[in-house]
Amino acid sequence: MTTQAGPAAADGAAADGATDGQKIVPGPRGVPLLGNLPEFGKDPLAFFERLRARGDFVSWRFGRGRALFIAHPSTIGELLTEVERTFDQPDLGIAFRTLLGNGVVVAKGADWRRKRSLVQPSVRPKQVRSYAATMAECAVALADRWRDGQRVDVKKEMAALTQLIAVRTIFGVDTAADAEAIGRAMDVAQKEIGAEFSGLGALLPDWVPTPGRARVKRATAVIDAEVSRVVARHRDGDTERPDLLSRLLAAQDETGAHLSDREIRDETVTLYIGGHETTSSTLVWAWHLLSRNPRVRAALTVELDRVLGDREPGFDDYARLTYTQAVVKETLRLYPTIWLLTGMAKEGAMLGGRPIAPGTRVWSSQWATHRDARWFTDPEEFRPERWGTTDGEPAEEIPEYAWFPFGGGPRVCLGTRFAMVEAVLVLAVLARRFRLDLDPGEIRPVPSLTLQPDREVLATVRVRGDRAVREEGR
Ligand code: HEM
Repeated sequence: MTTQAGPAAADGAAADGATDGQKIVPGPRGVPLLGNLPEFGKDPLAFFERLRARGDFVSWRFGRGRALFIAHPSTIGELLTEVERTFDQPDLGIAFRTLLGNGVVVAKGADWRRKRSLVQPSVRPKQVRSYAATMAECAVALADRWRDGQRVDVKKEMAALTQLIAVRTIFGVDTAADAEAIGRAMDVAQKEIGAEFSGLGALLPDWVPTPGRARVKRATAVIDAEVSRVVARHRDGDTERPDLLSRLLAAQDETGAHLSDREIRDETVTLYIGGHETTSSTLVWAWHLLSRNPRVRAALTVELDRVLGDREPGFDDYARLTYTQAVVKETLRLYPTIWLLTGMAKEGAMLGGRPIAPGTRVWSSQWATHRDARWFTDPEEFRPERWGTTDGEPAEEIPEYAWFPFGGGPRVCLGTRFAMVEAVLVLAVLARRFRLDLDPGEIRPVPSLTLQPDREVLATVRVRGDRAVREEGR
C-alpha cells in the first residue's frame, strides 16, 4: 500500500457542493499530521461504516494527504471501470512485489494488458470444468477422513484443503511432498505479507530492511526453486496435462511469443496467492454463518440431498446447486474477503460528474457497501434467498456494484469462476455428509490482506442423518 494520497483533490471538490445528488461531505476531523490514520488503523471496518453513515462521498485524511471515500454503487462502478484509464491501482508494497514479481496483479498499462490476455484463457469456464474434478477429489479425500464427533480447527482444515487444490490445479504436482514444499513456502511468504499489510511495515520506504521482509525474500527463493523444478518437468513432459501451468506454457500473444520462464513463475505464484487465502477464508465464514443459522443450513442440505442424493458432486452440478451458490454469494456479501479497493486519480479522472484532482486516493469498501440497508433488506441477516434461489421467490433488486466481492471493470478478478466453483463444490461435498457445529462465542472479522476471523474457529464434526447410524455400525 502506498501512503501518499497526493494533493488535496477533495479540497477543490468540497467547495462546490453536490453533483448528481452526491454531496461531498467532510469526514471526522482527525489529528494533526496523521489525520484519520489512527482511527482507520484501529478498526478500518468500523471507520468505513462511520464514513458511510456521513454520506456517499466523504473526504478524509490518510496521513497528510486527502482521500475520498465513496459508498454509492454507481460511483464504485465508475471507479472500477476507469481503473487503468483515469485511475491507477495503488502500489501494493515491497513484500508483495518480492513475491509476485511483475505478475498480472502488479503489472500496469500495456504490460498488464498483455499478461491478462495470456492468463485469461487458462481460467475460462471451459478450463475451470477440468479443474473441478480435482477440487471435488480433494474435498472428498478430506470428507473421508472426518469422523462423527471429531474436533476440528476449521481455519486450518479449509486452508489445507484450498492449498492442496491450488497446488494441484495450478502446478499439477501429484506427489504430496511437492505439494507440501510449495505450500509451506507460500504460507511463510503470505503470512509476512499479511503482517506487513496490516502493520506499520506498509508505511516504511522500500529500502528499509525488516525481519519480515527478509523472511519474504527467503520464502520467495524457496518458491522460485520449487516452481522452476516443476516448470522444467512440464517442459520435458510430452503429454498435455490438465493444469493451469500447462495452459500458461502453451499461451501465445498476438506476435506468437510465449511467456518467459520468469513470467510463468510470476503468474503461477500470482494465481496461487490470489486464489488460496481468499477462497479458504470464504469457506470458513460460510461454515460460521451456516452454524449460526440452522434454517439456512437445513435449506442447504435439502438442496444437496435433492440434487446429489448419495453421490459426490461434479462440475455439471454447479449450475444445479443454486442455493449453494447463493450461500457463497451471501457469505461474500457479509464477509467479503477482499474488503477494500482503492484507486489513485490520474489526469482527467471524474467521479459522479465531478473532476477528481490527480493524486487523490479514492477508497471503496465492500464491507461498508455490502451492509448498506439501501441496497439489501435487513443487511445484517444471512439470507441466501435474497439472491432468488427458492422456487418462485423473486430475488431482491440489487443494484450493480452494490455487491462487488470480485471487484469489477477491466481488473475484475480473473479467478471469479474458479473461486465460485471451488467454494460451491467444497461446500457441497462436505455439507452433504456433515454438519459443522462451531463452538459458541463471537467471532470478529479482522481486516488484514483478507478478512480473517480474529481467533481459532473450532467445531465438532457431526455426520448427517442416517449416515450417523451407518457410521456407528462400522
Ligand atoms: C473468494 C475468492 C476470491 C475473491 C474474493 C477475489 C477477489 C478479487 C478482487 C476483489 C480482485 C480485484 C482487485 C483489484 O481490483 O485491485 C481480484 C483480482 C484478481 N484475482 Fe481474485 N478473488 C478470489 C479468488 C481468486 C482465484 C481463485 C484466483 C485464481 C485462480 C484469483 C486470481 C485473481 C487475479 C489474477 C487477479 C488480478 C486481476 C488483474 O489485476 O487483472 N482470484 N480478486
